[in-house]
Amino acid sequence: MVDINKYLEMQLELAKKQIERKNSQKEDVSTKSKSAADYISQKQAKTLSKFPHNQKVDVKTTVTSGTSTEGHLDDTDFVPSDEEDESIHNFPLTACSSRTKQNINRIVDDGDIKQYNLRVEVWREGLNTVKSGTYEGCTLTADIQYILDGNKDNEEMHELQNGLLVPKYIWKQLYKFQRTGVKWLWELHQVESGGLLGDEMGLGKTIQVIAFLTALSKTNLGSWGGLGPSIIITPATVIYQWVSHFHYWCPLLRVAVLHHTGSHAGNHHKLLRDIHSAHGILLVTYAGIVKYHKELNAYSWHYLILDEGHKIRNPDTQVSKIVKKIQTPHRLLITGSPMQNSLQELWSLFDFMRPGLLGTYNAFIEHFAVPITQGGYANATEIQEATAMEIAIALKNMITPYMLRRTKAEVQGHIKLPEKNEQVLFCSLTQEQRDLYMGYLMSSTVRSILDKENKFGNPLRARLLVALSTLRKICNHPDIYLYEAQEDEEQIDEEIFGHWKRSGKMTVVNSLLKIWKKQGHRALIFSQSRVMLCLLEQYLQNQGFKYLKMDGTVNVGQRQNLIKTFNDNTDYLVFLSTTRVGGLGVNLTGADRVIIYDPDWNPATDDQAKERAWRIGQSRNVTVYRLLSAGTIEEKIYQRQIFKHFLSNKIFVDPNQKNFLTTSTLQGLFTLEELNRDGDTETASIFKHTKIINKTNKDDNDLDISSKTKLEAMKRLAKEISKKISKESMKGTQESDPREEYKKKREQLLCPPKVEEPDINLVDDKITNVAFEDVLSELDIVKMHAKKDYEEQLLKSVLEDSEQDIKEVDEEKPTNIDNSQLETNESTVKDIKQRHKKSHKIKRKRRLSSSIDDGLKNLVTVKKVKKKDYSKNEVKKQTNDDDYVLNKLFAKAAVKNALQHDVVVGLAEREKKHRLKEEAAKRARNAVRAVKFSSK
Ligand SMILES: Nc1ncnc2c1ncn2[C@@H]1O[C@H](COP(=O)(O)OP(=O)(O)OP(=O)(O)O)[C@@H](O)[C@H]1O
Repeated sequence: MVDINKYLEMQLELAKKQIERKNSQKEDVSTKSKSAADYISQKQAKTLSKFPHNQKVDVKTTVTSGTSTEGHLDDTDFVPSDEEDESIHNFPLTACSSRTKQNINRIVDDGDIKQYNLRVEVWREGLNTVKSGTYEGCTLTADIQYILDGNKDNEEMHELQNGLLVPKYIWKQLYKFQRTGVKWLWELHQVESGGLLGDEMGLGKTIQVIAFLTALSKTNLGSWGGLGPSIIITPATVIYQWVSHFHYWCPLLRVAVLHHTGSHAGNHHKLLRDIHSAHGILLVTYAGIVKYHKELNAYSWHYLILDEGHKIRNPDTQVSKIVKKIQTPHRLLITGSPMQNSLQELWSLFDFMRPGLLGTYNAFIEHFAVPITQGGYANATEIQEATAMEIAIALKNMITPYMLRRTKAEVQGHIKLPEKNEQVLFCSLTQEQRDLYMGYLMSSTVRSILDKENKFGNPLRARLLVALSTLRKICNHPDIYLYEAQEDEEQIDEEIFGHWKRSGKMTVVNSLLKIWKKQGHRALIFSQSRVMLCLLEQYLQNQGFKYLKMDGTVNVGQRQNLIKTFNDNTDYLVFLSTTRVGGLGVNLTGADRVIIYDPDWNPATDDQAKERAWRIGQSRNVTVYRLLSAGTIEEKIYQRQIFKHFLSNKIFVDPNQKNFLTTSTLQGLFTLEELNRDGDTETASIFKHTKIINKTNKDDNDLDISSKTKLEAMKRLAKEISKKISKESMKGTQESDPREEYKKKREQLLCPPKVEEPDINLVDDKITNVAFEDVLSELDIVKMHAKKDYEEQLLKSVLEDSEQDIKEVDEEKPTNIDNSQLETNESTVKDIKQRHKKSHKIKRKRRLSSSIDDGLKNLVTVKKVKKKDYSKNEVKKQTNDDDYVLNKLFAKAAVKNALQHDVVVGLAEREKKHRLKEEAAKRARNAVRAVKFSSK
């Protein structure tokens, strides 16, 4: 018989101790945090106030040094890179100044005619020797490989309907779906229509386009007699990747790079003339097209192709306007992420390749974007939902003829990619990070944003973006933030500066890399920020891990070599890169593990990055970890990513798709709430219905159903008990209810004492390199475009919402204990006691959980973590690598929750359907065959 009274006493003691410990930790924020927040806020206010009304500001110089420059391009072009959000000038780490140097031959383009002639000569010689059977090693091209594979004639052609001749040495190499892609491009060509090749990342869009252009160059028809001079605009990082692909698949074609790293020796006028008359291909970066558009417009071009064409998703940017003016009858857009943030982007892409198809911008926003987005929220009315679905279907039908998109799941039968496992890890902040985060939430910058009387105008945008960017710095590492608060003459302790133990996410990275090294995996680590990359680099150096690093400071001509070195040389454990430089278009299949260190507002940026490893050419299973600091702005960013995913799936995949997120508010961005009362992070609790891989659930799977039910009942009971205990123990201790505390802080944020406002009159949504629109919810975005006074209304509703929130918190009352439940669960109480005993040691090592409820919850779950005692040899037998990693992370309490990303964004279900469909189709074919055979 279990002695309930004794048990309660024991719990009461435990809870009291916990409360005492919590109280000793909870003195609001530390003086260090307060003064850092004050100093940084003052600095930010000063910097913001320097800029006159309507001036565009470059983030690199604005946020850190305060000097103004002209607005910048969203491109990865010249050195230093202009795509990242911080300057690393003077950052006190040797790693920041080091560059990864490689002594590998650079890829040379055909800008210099002598180079071109030489290359062609070498190729011809190679081809002749291979044909004569005396091959002794030469530069391999696709046609030479074809002969080496036992074929006789590299001039053989495969003819498509209406006469397009595709060299057989290419045609045979293409997967079936890629052949369909070439045929589709040919159809568009014949009707002189533009199109969007939108296959998922890594499915060989480059090869399909090259195959088609090669075929045109071999087919003597049309006004250009085959392929005329053409322009391909690409991100800087992949420009030489295009060169090497062209040289491999179509050696005779002249392909030149219009960039200062190109071989044309500086005279771009001559280069344009030469390439135009040679009917060659001109590769230009997005920055280059802005720079040279006048010269380029002096000629007419056969094809204009935008690689990673989503770069023109904002119709108002200079680059979008410029590319739409270039004279050409054929426009192609290549991108694996056709829609990233909102529906207006789709309009901009179609405005380039099929002008007029989606009407005027305003009509599109009003009649398509608003209703589809509005009907997508979980709290939409039935009629809004139904309207959204019908309009989404109509839109899908309108764009389908001009857009070809295949997913990996759809073509898996052809390409046989290995498995991919993608998880979102919610990492704990360190105590120092939590303190700084809270301190900055109380700062004058944040208070001025949330101040009710503030006008929701453009100056607020700037402050908002700066504040969000500051919070993200704290999430990455405290020193990125604290360094800004440092006086110039202050000494920096290099021993502890940037130390991995001071950042929750770096602690997770440390665990991951150590395990992966033992397991023989190699990793890509992407971060938005160059400063963060420096800290990671310093960490890798200290640990003696071999790595390569690619950010915007690496010369464009060197990037391809760096990538090749990593892919070829397994000594390198890590490839470090900024998400925007290394995350787009490149092939990094040498790695089979990916860490996305910090989330981007734009989900496509992270998706692009992770696809560098999981693509054609990958032979090992790939695991991707997206790291998020639990309860912080990073979780909110992830939630917005999910909504954006949902929106694009609704158009491209399934108009019926349902969303789980409701409209969100600005207010919600400025909170810190690591675990809710169920011990879940906010996102984990929203997606509870999906598979959450946390310690509780994982181990639940091992239990039979009846013990699961008991466990659930037990948890409920434990919670009730803990509430009672906490109520009792709080008698006499003031100020210890965490919810009260939170409410107070929130009120303080909402109704702050009046602060002296600096005279800010800045209009800038580029101040942190984040478009203001990315920060708002999607409904906000479309409405903002539709309504003039929308921003002001938004602020109003935000403030009303938050007042409502406070009321709701007030109304929640703890429920009473049900005595009958206590009795029926006596046996499980015994269970808990035992678990508690065993878990005692481990619990001490863990961080204190944030509430008494959580503390009790741990009693239920800790033992189960211990149950999995991994000895080195058992690991391989018992669990696969990923399970092992995850259990380690949970055991160290570095990770609070983990979600399966594919399940959250609804992709897993889609994949399952495809697999089922494929299997069903196979069975049907077999059935037909069997019936036919039987009649014979
Ligand atoms: N038919 C093929 N035969 C051999 N290799 C292929 C084939 N198709 C694609 N690949 C390889 O697959 C990889 C991915 O191709 P590619 O870079 O063209 O993909 P993508 O769709 O353009 O990707 P992203 O959207 O990321 O730029 C490349 O290494 C490419 O060489």
